[in-house]
Amino acid sequence: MQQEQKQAAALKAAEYIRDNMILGLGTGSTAYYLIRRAGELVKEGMRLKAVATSRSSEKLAEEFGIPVTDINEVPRIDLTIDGVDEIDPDFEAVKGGGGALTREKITAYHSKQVIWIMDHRKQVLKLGAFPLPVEVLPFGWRLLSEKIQSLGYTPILRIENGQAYRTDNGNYILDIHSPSPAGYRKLSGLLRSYPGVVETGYFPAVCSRIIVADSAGVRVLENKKRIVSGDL
Ligand SMILES: O=C(CO)[C@H](O)[C@H](O)COP(=O)(O)O
Repeated sequence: MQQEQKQAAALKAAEYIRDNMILGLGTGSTAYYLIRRAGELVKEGMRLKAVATSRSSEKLAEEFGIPVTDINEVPRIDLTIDGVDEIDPDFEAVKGGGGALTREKITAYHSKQVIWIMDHRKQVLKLGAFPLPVEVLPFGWRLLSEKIQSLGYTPILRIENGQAYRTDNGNYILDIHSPSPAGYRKLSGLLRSYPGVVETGYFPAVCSRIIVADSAGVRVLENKKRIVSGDL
């Protein structure tokens, strides 16, 4: 059911893809369906170029026949479609469950339009249940973690296959439990001021719209403040 909803949201988002677009490809299980659909569009004759937010999405895109370009080689990104881990009614989100938060944030920042796709379980009234992922340099990560702990949070080094998880940038992830009473926006700002913090998974409302699927179907919610009219 959850997978069907993820797929439904992704297929709806694919309707916003146009010929000649430079597409930002998100990361994760919901983005998977989008990448697969974009591959079908290429096979049907649509001319697309993609930049990927992770090596895994790049590999998928290549498998599905989408031409992938280095982000430093593109003049612009027209539309990025990506998943989220949690999103509140103001379109503020937590991302990075898949570890791609820094590339996802850079790609979203430079995109003319951003669509976030999800099943309805990702919608929350207040961010905080999903731990905040923070990408940190391996150098000095332990002292940094202790510093964060001294503020009353519980940073956990992400482990994969018994070893510290490495992002595509070669860094570690600290997943920060115990949400800030002041909220993730403030916590993220503080963390980003610490040496060694590369980026946090708190995303301000950079999306143009979100597409949410539940058992009743698919809803498109527009973020009026972000939308640039006439772009799509
Ligand atoms: O931020 C992400 C990866 O870094 C993903 O977009 C997020 O984790 C959602 O993943 P999924 O679609 O598998 O639930």
